[in-house]
Amino acid sequence: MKTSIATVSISGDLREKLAAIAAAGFDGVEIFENDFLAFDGSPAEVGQMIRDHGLEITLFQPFRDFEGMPEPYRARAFDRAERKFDLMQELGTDLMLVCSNVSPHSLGGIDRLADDFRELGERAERRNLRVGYEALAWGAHINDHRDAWEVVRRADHPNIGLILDSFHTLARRIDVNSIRAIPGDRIFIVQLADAPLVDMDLLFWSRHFRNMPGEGDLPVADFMRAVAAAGYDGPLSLEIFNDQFRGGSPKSIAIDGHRSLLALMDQVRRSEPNIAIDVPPMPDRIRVEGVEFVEFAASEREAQQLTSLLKTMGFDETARHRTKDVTLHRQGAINVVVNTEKEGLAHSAYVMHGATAYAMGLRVEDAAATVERARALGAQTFEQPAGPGELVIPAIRGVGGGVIYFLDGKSDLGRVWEIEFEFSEAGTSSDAGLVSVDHVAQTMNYEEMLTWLLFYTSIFRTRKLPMVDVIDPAGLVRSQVIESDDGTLRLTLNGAENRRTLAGRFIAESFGSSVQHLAFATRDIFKTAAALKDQGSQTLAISPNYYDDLQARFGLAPDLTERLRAANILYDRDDRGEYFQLYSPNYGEGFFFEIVERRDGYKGYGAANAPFRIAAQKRMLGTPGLVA
Ligand SMILES: O=C(O)c1ccc(O)c(O)c1
Ligand SMILES: [Mg+2]
Repeated sequence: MKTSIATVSISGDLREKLAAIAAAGFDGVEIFENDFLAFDGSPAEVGQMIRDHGLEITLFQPFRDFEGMPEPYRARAFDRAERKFDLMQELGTDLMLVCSNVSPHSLGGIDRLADDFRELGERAERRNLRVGYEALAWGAHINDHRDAWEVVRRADHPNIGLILDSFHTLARRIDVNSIRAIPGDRIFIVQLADAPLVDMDLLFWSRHFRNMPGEGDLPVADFMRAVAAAGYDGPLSLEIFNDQFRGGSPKSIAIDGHRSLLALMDQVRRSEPNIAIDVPPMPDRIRVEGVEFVEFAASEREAQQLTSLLKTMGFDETARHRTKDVTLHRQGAINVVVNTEKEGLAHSAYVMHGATAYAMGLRVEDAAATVERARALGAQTFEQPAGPGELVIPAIRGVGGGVIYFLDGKSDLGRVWEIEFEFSEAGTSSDAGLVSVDHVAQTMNYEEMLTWLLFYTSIFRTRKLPMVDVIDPAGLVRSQVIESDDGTLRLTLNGAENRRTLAGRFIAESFGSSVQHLAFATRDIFKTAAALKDQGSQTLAISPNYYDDLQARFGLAPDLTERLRAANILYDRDDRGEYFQLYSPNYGEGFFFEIVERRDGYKGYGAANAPFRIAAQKRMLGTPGLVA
């Protein structure tokens, strides 16, 4: 598989774009003409610069408003094409993209267009160049790849072929199976882009909202299956017009792009086993069996505060690490680890962020295979020297430089607690009925959300839910759920657009993205609330107005409303069941715990309650003495 990306997809000047594209592992690059025009080097220098990066130029584009023109426009279009052919030869590329004409002067008629392309093909052939025709979704006469193919077929010239672009086909909901009948060698290049499903003008949607395959909602994998079935095996080239990417980090957007192509083709290979698809071998997406632990890095003072907060939630100190300053606090299947080591990654995470949940451990079937897939998709692996008697736990770097460890039952990894920890004799005394980690919420800048969405969904067998807007009194926070089908892994990514929201403040105060809250599941929220109260635990005080509305909205029995109000429990309901939520006060730089009960298969996350929870947390932050 040959990977390519259009320069337009990445921010920076041409030099920065190329460096990022090469570093991410692409084989080639499409030169988007404006990126070349804005650059002050000659075509030969640009071509050399690209080859010096080990890249080839897969395509020069776009050439606009060519076909179907009446005179005198027609003659001028051919003159223009000759000038661009000169440029392509100086750059060192043999393929040009002609996108379908949008000019009001253009005329339709398949044969007229085919005749123009036949003549262009003859001119290209004299110079050993090729021309591909792409149907823009908003083309004046040609806006469907099936019509573009008919023009190419009738042009009947070996130097004229078809260019497919997933966006134009999928945005118009054209049946992708129509691609299967096109001879693969007549497709000169395939451009790929995804996009979120939003109802807007096609041109505006295409120019501002495209994103990497897997980041949006279009069936790009189905499109690629059809392309593979057609026998096409040339470059797969990302062409992503995206306002956010234009201002983003060239390096991380290029890495995301490369990852998206590998993950896409891995998926296509698995669904088309009879087609030879040249993508590096890797294990299939990994099923996560559960969150085994969450680990905090803290100073001794903060560790004490955290330990007492945990105690009020029913977590005793269950065990101590045999050689390190690390304690384990267990309740049900929840393992909270508190690390106060003065060296290693936990310490650097502490120095960087303050007290922080910098690591989590996931239970998987095969930890080594998990790291293998992550590595194949360009994730950074993590290894820390193991002390005597310690296990080397396979791991990768995640959000904010944190770590994701993998534990399996295949090896000693499944016995990590017994091997590395000394359990105290005293049994747990203060159980509050918490049974498992329901979800882990990571807060990040809005611009990072697609990166981590792609990271999680490409490595793990998870899916994304539609993004929801959460209203903070100081601005919007976007919330993106990523979850496994059976709920064994549930993550919420919260993207902050400014520093005044609770999420934005957290990023600013803790110097970057990290876990902002951890939600534990209980089977009886009222029992848990009572146990917490007995332990002297505070809960987040919710506005009484909220409960009046709740009763009206859901028609709740007055005594249930009263019980919810008395315990500061938030409530939600979907078509299956009910959801109850309870929050701890803030800890450290704005971290908090949540306790939830899902009844009868409730699937959501209580998004409707988020504004009221946030307002309450902001009130609490504004009250000196109440912030832990
Ligand atoms: O938006 C455009 O004009 C445009 C140009 C060239 C392409 O390949 C494309 O997909 C869109
Ligand atoms: Mg295109």
